[in-house]
Amino acid sequence: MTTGEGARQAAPPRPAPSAALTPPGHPAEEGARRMVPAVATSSSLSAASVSIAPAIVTRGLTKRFRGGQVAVDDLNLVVPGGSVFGFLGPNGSGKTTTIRMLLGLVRPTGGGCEMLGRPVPDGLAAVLPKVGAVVEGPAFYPYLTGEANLRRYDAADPAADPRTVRLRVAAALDRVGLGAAAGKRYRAYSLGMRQRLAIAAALLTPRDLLILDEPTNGLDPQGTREVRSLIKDIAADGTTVFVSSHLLAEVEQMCTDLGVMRSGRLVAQGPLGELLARRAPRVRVETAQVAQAASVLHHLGLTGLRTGDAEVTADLGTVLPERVNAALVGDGVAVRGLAVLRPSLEEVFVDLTGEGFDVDG
Ligand SMILES: Nc1ncnc2c1ncn2[C@@H]1O[C@H](COP(=O)(O)OP(=O)(O)OP(=O)(O)O)[C@@H](O)[C@H]1O
Repeated sequence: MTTGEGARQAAPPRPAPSAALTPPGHPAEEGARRMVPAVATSSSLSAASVSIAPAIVTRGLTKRFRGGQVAVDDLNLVVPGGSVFGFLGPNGSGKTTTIRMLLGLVRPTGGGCEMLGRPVPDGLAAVLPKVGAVVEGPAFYPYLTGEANLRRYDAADPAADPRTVRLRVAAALDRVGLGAAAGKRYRAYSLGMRQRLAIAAALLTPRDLLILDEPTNGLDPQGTREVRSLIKDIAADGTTVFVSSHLLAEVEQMCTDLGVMRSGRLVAQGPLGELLARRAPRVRVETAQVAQAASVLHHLGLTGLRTGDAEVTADLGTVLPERVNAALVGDGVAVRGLAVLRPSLEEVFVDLTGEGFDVDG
């Protein structure tokens, strides 16, 4: 991931917390800076109010890097409050750059954005206390325990009350399911546990919005499941979660809403169900009488017919599956099986972009 210019631009638009975030002398100081710290005590917005207004809005948001590379091109994004919003796109499609602009780490070259109703970057000081973010990998001291690492993060937050640190750290660890591993050294944590600790650091104070950049990148299936289930739990508590990913199947499993990026441009956005409904389902008929079945489907007006050894598939369109079944039986076709095949997000993505998707990363 290219971050050179972002790092150079991190200081000016951000208020103090970015610099105060990383404990002095941290071995991975630069990585740690990318995690937005806990900055203030508590949120003033209730979950109910967040669920009404959009959590993020961008208007014509554009980033052209020096050298002419347009990483984000005229982006108009609306992230509904209360959603788990999947920001989906292949590597290099502009997801991280968008997130960095939202967090004030990179200055847009065009357009603008709002988080929780405040303009960014001008209103960042007011809004950052309500926003937790994990951008790029977690960076912690390997020889310290999970708990001690979180205490260090908390100590770097000038607005955090040191008298309540124990409670807040314990609550954050419990929240991510690391209560029992609080006393374990970070280096003994699995990758999934490390990522959950990073999320705990972002949740040291209550948040209305949590931004996660590729949170399951590099995790094994178990770690991926853990993080996915944690994200769902956090959303169920009323926090809007904005999560970037290049993994279609993952987004499909955990997100309520979706924005699809391709080469810096947004090619589609909306509720997941609506995006999936853009593509008509197909029907699969299992039978030994393939030619006869295909003819029946053709006469019903079904298109996109494909025949196999002992099956026929076709676009169902608006025809009801029970009508297909009745027509087949009426024509004397012995039907072994009939199934409606729902489109996958991958198929929808290919329809939208005309290109394949790097499903496995
Ligand atoms: N600081 C920079 N200077 C120049 N080009 C950059 C910079 N940062 C990102 N880019 C380019 O902008 C494009 C979008 O990158 P970005 O990191 O936002 O994509 P992404 O979707 O997050 O993918 P990845 O997960 O691989 O980072 C890429 O072509 C990348 O090379």
